[in-house]
Order: sequence, then C-alpha cells, then structure tokens
Amino acid sequence: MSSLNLVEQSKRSAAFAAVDKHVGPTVRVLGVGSGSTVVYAAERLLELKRLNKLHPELLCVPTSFQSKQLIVDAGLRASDLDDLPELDPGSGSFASIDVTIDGADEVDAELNAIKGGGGAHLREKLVAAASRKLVLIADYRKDSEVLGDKWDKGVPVEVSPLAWSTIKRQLERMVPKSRVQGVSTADAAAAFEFNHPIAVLRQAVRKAGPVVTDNGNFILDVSMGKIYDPLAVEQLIKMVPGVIEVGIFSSMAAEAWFGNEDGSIACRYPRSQIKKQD
Ligand SMILES: O=C(CO)[C@H](O)[C@H](O)COP(=O)(O)O
Repeated sequence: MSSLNLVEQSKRSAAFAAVDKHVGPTVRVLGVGSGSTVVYAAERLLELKRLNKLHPELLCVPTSFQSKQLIVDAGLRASDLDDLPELDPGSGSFASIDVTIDGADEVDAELNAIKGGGGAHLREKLVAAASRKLVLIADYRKDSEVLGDKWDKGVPVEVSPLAWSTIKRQLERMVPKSRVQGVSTADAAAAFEFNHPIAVLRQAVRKAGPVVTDNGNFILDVSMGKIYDPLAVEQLIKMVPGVIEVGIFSSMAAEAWFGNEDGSIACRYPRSQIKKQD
C-alpha cells in the first residue's frame, strides 16, 4: 500500500500513464518538463531504463535546472535544445523533439494551460514549441473548464528585471475588452474577467527579495480572474515591452493526463478536436 497522499498518488498515476503511452523504444528525443508531477515521470523513466524499454540513445531536453537534475539522476543523457537537428527536414515543421511530457497549473477544456507556478515557463514553452507533441500531466485539482476557475495565483509572466515595475503598471492597465475574434462566451467582449488585473512580484522563500528565474529574470503573477480567450490574453501580455514569456500555453498541448480523486486516470484531448471527429 502506497504511503503517498491522494494528490501525490494522482500526480504519480497520471505521470506513469503518460510515460508508458508515449515513451517507448522508438522515442529518440524527449522533452522533460518541470515541477513536482514531473518527478514521478522521471521515476518511471528510470524504471523503464532499468527494464531496457527505452531507446538506447535516448536524449532528454531539460526545461529547467530541476529538470536537468532529474534527467541526470535517472542516468539519462541531457541535451541542449539548440544542439538537436530537425526531425523532419523539409516538412514545414521545425520540431526537434519527439514528445515532451510536462506538468501544468491548470488545463481548460481545449487543453490551453497555465504554467509557470515553478517559474520555468520560458524554457518549458521553448521546448514545447520544438516538440511534435506536448503531453500534460496533472492531478485532479488542475482539471478545469475555463482557465482561472481553479488556479487563483495569477498568470506567471517572466519579465526583465530592468523594468519590472513599469511592466507591472502596464499589465495592470490591460482592459478585458481587447479580445480577438472567434470564441463565444457569456460576455462576448471580454478576454478575461477582472476590470483591473493585479500584478504581484513573486517573492523568494528563504531568501529576501524576488524570485530570480533560471534565466536571471523576475516573475509577475497577474491575477485577472477567468480567462475566456487564452490566445488573446497571451498575445496581449506578450506585446508589453520587457515581457519575456507568458505562462499561458494556448493550443500547444495535444493530450492531458489527470489522476482522479477516486484513483482512476483520465486522458483528455482538446474538446473541439473531439467534436470534429464525431
Ligand atoms: O509550469 C510549471 C513550472 O514552471 C509546472 O509544470 C507547474 O507549475 C506544475 O507544477 P507541479 O507539478 O509541481 O504542480
């Protein structure tokens, strides 16, 4: 009988299921996400390695300092993103990674995600964008209809330390009615819920001052309530000079695995894609 609590058990089952489905002996390049759920993915990778079920020359691309340590501790080879060749030259895709498995802070019905609770979303997005497939793993608390329903710590935004307070003021002046077309919601004009977003400089724990990311930047956590149009919000925030990366991953994930409270595992796909197949 496992001594893990329910949340940890659900993270572990989601991680194991996703690794088992996606990391077989034919996978040559794997993106490894960051956070506490990915620790269980690394545990499973180590087991599969011991069982000789991984590609003998598997290369793992880390998304953070923590992720690199997980790769090294599992006895796997880490590679830099820029050292990898394109997988399908001439195809129009620039992917260099077969599949990336990563955690999330919240995932909506279309598999848009909030990421960056661990402050690693810049590298996570770079690795996800270079992957043929992004697979998310999470516990049941992250499974949402609309972003902002459950995650109440705001959208993580990595910013240049040179101008963080100016960027904070600009983010707080964003207005919800700057949506792009195409998504119908109860309030057809609002990309997000709050009239006035609140941006808070993330503070370090057990060190005075702000969190400094692996890339030497700061993080603003921007509370804006429910996010009805993730792509519009992602684009809006990205337009602010000094913003380095936004922790909204719009339409990047192909699949999300959740460990449920009852011990079962659910695999979800973007809702609109399921409807198209019907
Ligand atoms: O985006 C991330 C780090 O930047 C993490 O994947 C996200 O915060 C989820 O973490 P956890 O698995 O610990 O809940």
